[in-house]
Amino acid sequence: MMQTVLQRPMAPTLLEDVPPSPLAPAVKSSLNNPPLVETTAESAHKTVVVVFGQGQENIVPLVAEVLGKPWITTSAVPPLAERNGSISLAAAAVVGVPTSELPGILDACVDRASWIVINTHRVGGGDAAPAEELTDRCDYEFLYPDSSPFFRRDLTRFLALILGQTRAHEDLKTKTRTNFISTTFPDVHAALPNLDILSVGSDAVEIRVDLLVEPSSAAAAAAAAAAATATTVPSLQYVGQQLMILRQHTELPIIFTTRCTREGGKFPMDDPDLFYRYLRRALKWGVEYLDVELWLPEPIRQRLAEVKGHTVIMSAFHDFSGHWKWTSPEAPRIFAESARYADIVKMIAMVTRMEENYELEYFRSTIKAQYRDNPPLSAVNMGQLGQLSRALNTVFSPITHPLLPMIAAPGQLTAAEINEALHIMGSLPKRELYAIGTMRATPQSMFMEKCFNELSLPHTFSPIDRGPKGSIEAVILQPNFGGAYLNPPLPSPVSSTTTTTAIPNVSEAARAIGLIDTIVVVTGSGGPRPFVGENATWKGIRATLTRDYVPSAYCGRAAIVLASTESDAAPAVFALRSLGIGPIYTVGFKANGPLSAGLEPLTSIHSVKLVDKPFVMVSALPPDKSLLVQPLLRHYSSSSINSISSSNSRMTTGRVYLDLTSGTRKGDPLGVAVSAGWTAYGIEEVHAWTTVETLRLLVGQNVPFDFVRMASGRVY
Ligand SMILES: O=C1C[C@@](O)(C(=O)O)C[C@@H](O)[C@@H]1O
Repeated sequence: MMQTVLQRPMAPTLLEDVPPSPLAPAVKSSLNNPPLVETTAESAHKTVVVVFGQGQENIVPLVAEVLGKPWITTSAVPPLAERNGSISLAAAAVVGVPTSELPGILDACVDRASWIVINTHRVGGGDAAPAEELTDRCDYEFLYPDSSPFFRRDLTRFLALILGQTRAHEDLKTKTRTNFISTTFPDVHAALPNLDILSVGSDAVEIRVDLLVEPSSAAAAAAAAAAATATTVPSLQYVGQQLMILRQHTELPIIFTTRCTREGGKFPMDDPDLFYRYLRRALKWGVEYLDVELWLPEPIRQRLAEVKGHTVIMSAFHDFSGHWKWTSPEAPRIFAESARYADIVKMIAMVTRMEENYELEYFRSTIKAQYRDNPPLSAVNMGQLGQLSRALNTVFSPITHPLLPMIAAPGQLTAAEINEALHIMGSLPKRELYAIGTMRATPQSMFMEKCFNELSLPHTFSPIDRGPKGSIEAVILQPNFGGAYLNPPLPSPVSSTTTTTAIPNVSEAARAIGLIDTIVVVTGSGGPRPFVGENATWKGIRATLTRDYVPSAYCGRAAIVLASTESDAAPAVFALRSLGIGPIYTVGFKANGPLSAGLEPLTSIHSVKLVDKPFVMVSALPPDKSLLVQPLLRHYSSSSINSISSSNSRMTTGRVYLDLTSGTRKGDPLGVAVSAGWTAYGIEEVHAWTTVETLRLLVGQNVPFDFVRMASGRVY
């Protein structure tokens, strides 16, 4: 049967968009309500309803492809049926609905919680702005340009976020320090040429919506500024487009901020509903972080918390008066009130005395003791005398950069200045880091040094050859040893009870993969050898695989991995398993390590023929054998795959090829893959993502992928 009613009780994270009532009752403190984290499996079962405008139906198969799901449009095959008076959708997981049909479908829908309705809209090329009433009835809005090479990745990131499949904040929570760059551009286009360098050392990018100036209203804004009277607010349409452009040019999570006039921004305060409109829309745009000011009426803050989906809410309190005190009874009250609807509490005060930094530190310690970082406090002082607190704060410290048109608040520091201050205070001691191995170590160490310079880190980085047995021990036992990456990697101990003498602790991933490619020195852990053996490569592989497909697209689908040895294949196998891949077929090696269970060797042409439509193929073959993957890539070319299922829904044909071969290859597997319709990635992409992860592990700093690609020049 073609139609099925999808009825599943879902977590009520997505609610009808009704304006908040001033009489809405207060919810229990968020301290008692742990945030709902949807599992990949749960979100994978939702029906994604893609609403499209006239002539824009091509977005439907693209969404389906990114999700790895079958699709259908209501105009192509009517998938709607009356069943006991209710609407049901086709079994396809992605259903395209023209804008004109949406109101009727929503009115008759009985199981709204099992749908995610996205109003998609192409921007530019003369298309009109999306109708606001329509977006109000949808859970999300996705804006995309009529042509851009970055659009697919933005769509993937958007879908992964709204389905709860990206864990940017979960990762950031584990970092010892996090920074975000407060951009102050009137138009984000001006930021694009320098965005890579601007965001070195940042874990997130803040878009100050109140500082955006819409070109059409630039003259009005200038007049208003000159008259120092009214302020102009950029239209939702302009803000949406600015966000779209920014998101397409950075992989970093976005913080969406509408700062009010009293707290150092430009959003007028006479109408709190204006804030609600912009903040609510930002949730629909799938921003990772939303800045919600504490002065906003409680029903607004409460409502935003109720409908936040997978966005993290950062409350904001600023006092510019210079009279507010961290020692006042009001300070803990403000924290408690903020914590009710926020995942991170931000408190910021203008100060004029150095002592106020010590008072803030005392306040921070009392809050930490009482709330145990749930929610965490991000607190700094403004003004020159508050700069010490900007170095001492560890949770989402706002930073600036010399390439920005202005600072976002008085006393802001750059990431480099914060690191210098920490070094002088003794909190960031100099470390001697190494690249140990036989790789082209010199350009790699030049790149690392470039990063250290950019961030004013006091560390040194030296390449050394791996000599005779035991030489690694000799290096890592030096008193100033501060960490290393290893290429080729070191075999890791096979069970949790066995250890190497020099590296007593090994991460679960490194143990399962059987390879240590990074040695991390755990600061503050005490003890004689605070080293942990890590594996960064599998993370680089996973990051590459999830650029154009959401994690759940891999769930349960078949993969083929080719390699000459088990250890060449292991990081890819581990990464694929982390994505819930289905059967993994192997070619060219026999597995007997910790990852071998469930791997199925393909030993003959006949057995290859039995494998049904692999979604992903990985070749980790050595260069002289790289050619061997080509027949398989051709055999499973797009055209060989049937795209119409029995229920009339269509399955997309996209599949992923990852080439992990380093060095001069035989043949052109990547070229063959591309011409056979595979989405193909080479080792360079994996290397760049692995470097991002290595820098995080070794020095705790985030250096964005695009900077690594750009600054590492000929390394990759
Ligand atoms: O909340 C903050 C902190 C800030 O005000 C600062 O003091 O650096 C800068 C703002 O852009 C940001 O939203």
